[in-house]
Amino acid sequence: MASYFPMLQQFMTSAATNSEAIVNEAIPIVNATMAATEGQTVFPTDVSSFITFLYSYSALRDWFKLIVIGGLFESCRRALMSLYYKVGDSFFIRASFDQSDASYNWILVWLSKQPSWSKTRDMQITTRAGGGNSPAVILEGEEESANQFYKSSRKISYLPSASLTYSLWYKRRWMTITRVQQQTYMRHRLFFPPLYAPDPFLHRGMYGDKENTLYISILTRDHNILTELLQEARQFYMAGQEHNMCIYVSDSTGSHWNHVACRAKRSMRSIVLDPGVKDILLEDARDFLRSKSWYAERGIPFRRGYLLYGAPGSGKTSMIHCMAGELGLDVYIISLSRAGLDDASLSELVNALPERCVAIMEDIDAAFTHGVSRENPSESGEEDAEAKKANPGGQTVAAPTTTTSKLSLSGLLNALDGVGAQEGRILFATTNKYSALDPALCRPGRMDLHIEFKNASKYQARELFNRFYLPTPSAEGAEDSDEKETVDSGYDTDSTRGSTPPSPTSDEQQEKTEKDTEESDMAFKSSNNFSPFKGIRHAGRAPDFGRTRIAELALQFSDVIPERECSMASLQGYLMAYKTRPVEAACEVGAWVDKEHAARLVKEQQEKEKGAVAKEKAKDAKKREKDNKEIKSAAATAPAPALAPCACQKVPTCATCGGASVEKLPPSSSKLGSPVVELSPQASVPVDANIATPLPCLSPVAVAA
Ligand SMILES: Nc1ncnc2c1ncn2[C@@H]1O[C@H](COP(=O)(O)OP(=O)(O)OP(=O)(O)O)[C@@H](O)[C@H]1O
Repeated sequence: MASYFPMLQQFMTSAATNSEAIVNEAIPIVNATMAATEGQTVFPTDVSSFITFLYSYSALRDWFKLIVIGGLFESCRRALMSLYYKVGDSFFIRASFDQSDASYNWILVWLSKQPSWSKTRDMQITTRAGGGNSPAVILEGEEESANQFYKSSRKISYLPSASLTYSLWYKRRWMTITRVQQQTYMRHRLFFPPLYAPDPFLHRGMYGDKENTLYISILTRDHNILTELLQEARQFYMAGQEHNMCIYVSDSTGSHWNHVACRAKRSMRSIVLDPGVKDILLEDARDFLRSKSWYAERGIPFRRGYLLYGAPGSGKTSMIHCMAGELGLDVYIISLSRAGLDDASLSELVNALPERCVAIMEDIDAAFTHGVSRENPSESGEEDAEAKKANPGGQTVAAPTTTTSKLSLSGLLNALDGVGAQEGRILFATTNKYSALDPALCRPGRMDLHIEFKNASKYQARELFNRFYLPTPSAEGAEDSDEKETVDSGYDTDSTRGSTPPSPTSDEQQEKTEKDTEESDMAFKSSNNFSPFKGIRHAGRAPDFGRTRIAELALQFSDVIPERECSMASLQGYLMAYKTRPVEAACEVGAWVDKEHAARLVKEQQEKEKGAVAKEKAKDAKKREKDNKEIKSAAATAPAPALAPCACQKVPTCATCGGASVEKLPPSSSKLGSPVVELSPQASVPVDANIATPLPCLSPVAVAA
């Protein structure tokens, strides 16, 4: 403040010289309050004189009045507005719904059911419903039309326009809905670690995402109205989701869950396991969900973990999805191999799980072989070779190789059962390498139930066939008489859709199928972008067999399948190649099994050879390492190298270095305890003239004299 005074003083001085009137007016006042020197305007030194000095300017006086009066008016306006809002607010109930919360979707679905919504004239159209970050109100009939036609799989849906306020009536109360879209500002985890940034919106990614929030205001003072609205919205939503389950994955920052899709629930019947396995899993999970108070009474954390391990393609993932559907829970997929996932973000992810859900960690062993270790991630790479542990079954743990993940095993264990771990969650972990898992991860409390999934048994093969070629009721009665086949493939083509198909005999049907296949092959090849491909085309039609016929074929099929040799996925793949030809599927499976067997033998042989080569290499490396170690330790403990004496005890000039001396060493200086001679090339020894040819240097070995 003090620094402004000289400037003001200067300004005043110049003002005084420029305007005599002002000076004349000012001087008496200034004279009255301060000491003035002649010919020089003196600036007021105290506040009251300064104000008086300013007030002496008429323009300043007017400005001052304006400021005071304007300020007074603005303050009154603000006070009145705030009073108005306060009074208005007291008649309203307001609620907000963040997009990241499930209730946001409830309100959107509820909104779609309101008659007034269908009359709205300002809306945003989106085709991202059910996926991405933008759930929207799917139009009536869109669901069905998207299922019926192949051409467009994107459903059109409406969203309330951003920043527009919609008004409608709910239970004779006037209410408004506004959707506000905001750009979340970048706050990087590096600068604002979660500890210091409790607000979930603070670390959403480098550049920030668009966040939607719905604001609802209801003209009522009755809170029950809002509760009723929420319950109704949830009911609408649940009713729509009865046959679906939602899938969530972590977002790019790895600390929040994003809704990615809603999938139709898969029927438990479609999974074929050995008798009893499905029941064990399902009953256990149901029992767990019913036992919250039981856990609370005993102080046991209300969590359950299942470890599904075994052969690839044996149905582990499918089983988890079926169970989630059966239990009516949403699925949260935790990808441990996702780049950048570290202990802190995994912990945040697990803490952000809802109370009842199914969390999946697929291929949990992959996380280990890619570097999850108990050690600090930065150090573990160096200790890979030594990092071998034994599991309860006595098997050796695969040592972590490289450290690409920032996740440590202790971080994973803490996330699973740390203080913040969500209550009521069911965790499923899958692995193909059970023995590679750390015992700490598999212990009860983390993985309570371990279930092995094996390759297909004959029973599974038969059941798979039965489920693959579903019998048609119309053929049930007819099959006993003449086994007529009607058309039903489940994959009907465009040309036949909507028309009632004829019922040709088996031969006719076969011919037709082949013809169809040929025609579609030709059409496909004649198209410009034809390229040879591997795979199974969806075309053709299946004969309509009754239950008995299918069962016969299934038996024939399963008889040929060797016990526990083929995976269920490979059997399903085989049947897909014969999806419209069950008879051929049953007849030709023998050839397929032989082929698979031969391929497996070749693969095993190759793997064996690869393994043998790797083993040989490892053995060589080990031997080399051992030799090096021995040489090093011998060099460390051995005395100075001794040389074998020359037979004549006269060492001539070396042929290579040109000079040498022979010293008799005392016996104690020899490692072998024997007298040795040592060559010291630096010392010069007179050359014996009698020796005509110089000898080469002696080799540095200690020898017995
Ligand atoms: N027991 C089974 N019953 C019915 N279908 C099965 C079964 N096992 C596998 N399949 C089919 O095989 C395919 C692959 O199955 P899935 O992904 O569940 O196997 P997985 O054990 O999880 O394999 P991976 O270990 O390689 O992840 C799915 O399409 C599924 O329908």
